[in-house]
Amino acid sequence: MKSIVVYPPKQPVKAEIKLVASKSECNRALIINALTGFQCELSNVSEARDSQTMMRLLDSKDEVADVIDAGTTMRFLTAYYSVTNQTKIMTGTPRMCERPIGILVDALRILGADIEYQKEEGYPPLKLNGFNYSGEHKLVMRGDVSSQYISALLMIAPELPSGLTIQLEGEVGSRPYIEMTLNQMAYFGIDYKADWQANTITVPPLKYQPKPYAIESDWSGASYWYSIVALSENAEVELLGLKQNSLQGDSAIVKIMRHLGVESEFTDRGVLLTKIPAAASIGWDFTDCPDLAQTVAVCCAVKDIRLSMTGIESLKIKETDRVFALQQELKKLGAELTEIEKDHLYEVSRISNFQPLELPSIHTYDDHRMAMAFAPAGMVAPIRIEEPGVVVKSYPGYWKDLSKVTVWEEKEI
Ligand SMILES: O=C(O)C1=C[C@@H](OP(=O)(O)O)[C@@H](O)[C@H](O)C1
Ligand SMILES: C=C(OP(=O)(O)O)C(=O)O
Repeated sequence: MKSIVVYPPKQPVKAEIKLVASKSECNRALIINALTGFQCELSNVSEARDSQTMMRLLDSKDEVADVIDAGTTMRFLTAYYSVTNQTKIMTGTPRMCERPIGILVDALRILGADIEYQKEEGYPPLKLNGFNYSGEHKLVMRGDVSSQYISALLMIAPELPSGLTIQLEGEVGSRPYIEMTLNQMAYFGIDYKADWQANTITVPPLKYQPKPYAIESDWSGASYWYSIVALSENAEVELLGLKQNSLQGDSAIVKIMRHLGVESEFTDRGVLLTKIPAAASIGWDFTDCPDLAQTVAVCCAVKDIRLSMTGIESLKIKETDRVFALQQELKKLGAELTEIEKDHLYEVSRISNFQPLELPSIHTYDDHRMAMAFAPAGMVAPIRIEEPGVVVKSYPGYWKDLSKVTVWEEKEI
């Protein structure tokens, strides 16, 4: 098995990092572009495999669309291929075929999509047999499982003859991702109405206006750099291509990391990270920013900051069961993730010092965020990351960028 061992830096951490572009913003821009008949000029297109897969599949005439492990690609394309009346088989990795899609399929069927499950009800692989508009223009659906179903439907909504109203039920998770979708739709000329008191969104039937669009750098990718700064003795890092008024909810990392010892100063090129004193404990609700949970959990575990976490239920249906994965791997750093209140409140705390006698070897569970969240612990003591290639899903240049601040070596185990 391949692995990378990360060693603590011998000198102060000082770097300028040109971050990868956001795969979330990019995948939305790619779908909207497709709906304009590919007339937009997109710049800073993401190198993330999830976005490269989206581009490949939008361009492909093959019947089988294999999304690999890209959740947004699976959900957004299922809606796009349906409304554009394409016959496709949607599939992905074994894990993708364990990630639920029933809520989206039910909604698309109500609108007129003919979709069959090829194996298990509610899960990929799917067979899409085309679209025959039912005339329905109002959907009531759960908002507490994955926001990606909602974004997928919103993006195709202007194409429907009567537009679409979506009424969301339950506590809406990952809401900033829904807002990102709506903001990008508005940029391309769609005049929507969102009432967050009533959890109702209405999109009129309209044509997307083709325009140039520049994709912002990835705030989820930025979070690992915040953790690197938080865990280094001496550090100053400038992250290029990030904006203060971002469409990405993971820009919440700015506020979270103030408690963990990192100050952010926005410059005309991005954001400059410097060190400040850290708090002894923090509580955070990750409902709006689930992809930050692993970064913050590992950083707190290593810094011995007691962390209370809520809003992490959706982590169980992502690239892996991230709650289980964190529980297993944090133990190797001498820390614990404990469930205090079932499916609601969790706590990260230390049980022994993080200066391990043996090299901890972190299993990554086919999850890019496990690799990228644990590697910053190497700023304090050497750490081994197994299957480091998983980072390609969202941040292919992660290891190359990391070599700008510290030493790591590849080792076969
Ligand atoms: O819409 C998006 O781009 C995403 C939404 C989130 O998923 P959920 O809505 O399933 O939480 C997030 O975890 C994922 O990485 C990207
Ligand atoms: C959950 C993620 O992605 P997706 O759901 O799009 O596979 C992620 O990138 O952390």
